[in-house]
Amino acid sequence: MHTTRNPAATSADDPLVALAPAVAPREVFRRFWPWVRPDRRWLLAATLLLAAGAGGEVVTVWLFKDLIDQVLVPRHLAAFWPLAGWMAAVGTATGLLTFLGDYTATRVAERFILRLRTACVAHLHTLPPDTLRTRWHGDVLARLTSDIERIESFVASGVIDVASALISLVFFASAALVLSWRLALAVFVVSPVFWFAARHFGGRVQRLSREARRRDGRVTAVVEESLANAPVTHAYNQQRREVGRIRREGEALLRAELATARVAAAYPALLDVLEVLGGLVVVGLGAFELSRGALTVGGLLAFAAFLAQLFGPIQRLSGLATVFGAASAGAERVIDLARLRSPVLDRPGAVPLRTVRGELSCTGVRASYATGDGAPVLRDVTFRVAPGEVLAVTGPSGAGKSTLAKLLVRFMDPDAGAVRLDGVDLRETTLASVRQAVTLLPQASQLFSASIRDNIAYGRPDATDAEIVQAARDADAHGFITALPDGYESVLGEHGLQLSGGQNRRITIARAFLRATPVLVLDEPTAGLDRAAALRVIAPLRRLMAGRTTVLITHDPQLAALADAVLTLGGAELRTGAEAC
Ligand SMILES: Nc1ncnc2c1ncn2[C@@H]1O[C@H](COP(=O)(O)OP(=O)(O)OP(=O)(O)O)[C@@H](O)[C@H]1O
Repeated sequence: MHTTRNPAATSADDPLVALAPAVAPREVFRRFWPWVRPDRRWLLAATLLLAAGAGGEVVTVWLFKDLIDQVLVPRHLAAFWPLAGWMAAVGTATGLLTFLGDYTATRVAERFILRLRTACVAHLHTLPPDTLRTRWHGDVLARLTSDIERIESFVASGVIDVASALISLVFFASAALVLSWRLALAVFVVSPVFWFAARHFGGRVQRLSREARRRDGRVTAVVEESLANAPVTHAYNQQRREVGRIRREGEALLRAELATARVAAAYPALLDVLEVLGGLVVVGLGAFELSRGALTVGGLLAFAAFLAQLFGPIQRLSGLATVFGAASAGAERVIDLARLRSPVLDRPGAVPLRTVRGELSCTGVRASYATGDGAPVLRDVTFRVAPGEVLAVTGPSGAGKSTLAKLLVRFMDPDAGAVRLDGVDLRETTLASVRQAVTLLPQASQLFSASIRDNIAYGRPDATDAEIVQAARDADAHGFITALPDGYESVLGEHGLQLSGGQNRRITIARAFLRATPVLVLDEPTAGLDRAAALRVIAPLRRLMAGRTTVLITHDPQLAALADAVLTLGGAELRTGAEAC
């Protein structure tokens, strides 16, 4: 079921896409370094290759100096050829080293993103499905995409950039010192200006980026929700309002991004100005050195070239301060996701359920939601279903029927009382074994963009074709599946392939048949179907329930009539049937 939120709730203060708590850059690095560690050798290789490339550039400039002093100034053409040969060879090697360095750095970066994103998704799948309902899915997606990419620019590419820029700095600065130590010292004296500027700009970018990251999450969230709710939007003629909503969120993001860009882009611009001023100082001082004979023309030009090269790593290093700022804002949001802990976990020493007969019971069960008002949704629910019997659960909307279903598959635990399978408290056994024994058929027919075959085999990917076809026959789905041009290989959603609500439901019933678990929890299996479609699923459901302990949540009197007992939730609980007590 997709929840539709009140559009008015998308105000700037919406807590669903709140600012994540601030995390210090060092902490961000400490947290995410483990995802780089498997590639640390490649990271070192990338750094060394890039540094070697920088070394190649130093040699090229030095050869350029010799070209001026030995060929151009004395007009001595014979000296050109050996120098040209060296320059071509060094230039090619430098190009190759830089290419390999860049490629290796990208490989490290992409593998980091892959690892971290996979780990984050794995973590999200340790959380019960309800946990993420308190967050906008779009915002979670933004954290898994753009925020992770920003972390990457911090802990993987950032490390390579810092290391290779530092090595390049040493190379270019040493070369400048060798050429003219007086000139070099004059330049170095002004370099702390860059560091102060970098610190100042980096801090401001971090603050602004935090807001931009939050806004980015909101835009993704609103777009995701808007597309998911398109049928309502179109049916109620609210397209313009949706476009307006996305536009408003987009404009807020635009303002936040521009505010960040104003600061982040002002820094390189300032560096450019400093570079020009520095260049003028060098030419002025250089002319003086030249007139004293302490420097050749080639030396002066090479010095200027080294200085220009020096600005590259300095710019990269100080630009990193702004990258770090943006990255740590993204990292905060990913750490925030990682902090979510499942309230339903295997206890230490939990023993898996062995062969399950299917005796299901609830004793004095009370349940509530931490995110709600804290009032119990279920109070003192008690029943027992004997193996192979069917308990129908009815009650008004909001009575807690789906909550009971969640307790039976352990998507949540009761606050008091116990849910037992074959007399074993579900909290004492493993989650995997509970789900191995109990099949939940949720209210909405959730299908994947995969072939019908794979959808049926979702709970048992090792099933044979014969088993899949048998499950589809049992679910009365074989007929319509084979009538499709690609039969079982038809991919849902591809070429617009859409099944009817009833057909979808029969595919999910086939999926449940294939799992063949001793216990079934069916949450309103005919909900949302018209009378004719509902009637078509009753026969397959009867076959599915035969011999299996079943909790059948339903409003449908025809389905409820199939039950051995009925439990009514909500208000004064009416209990009938021998087993419900
Ligand atoms: N994830 C949740 N967080 C907080 N409250 C919840 C959550 N899920 C359900 N509730 C609340 O618990 C109560 C029972 O909900 P539940 O979905 O179990 O009812 P239901 O009987 O299945 O209703 P329906 O017949 O309409 O599906 C409702 O008041 C609902 O608002």
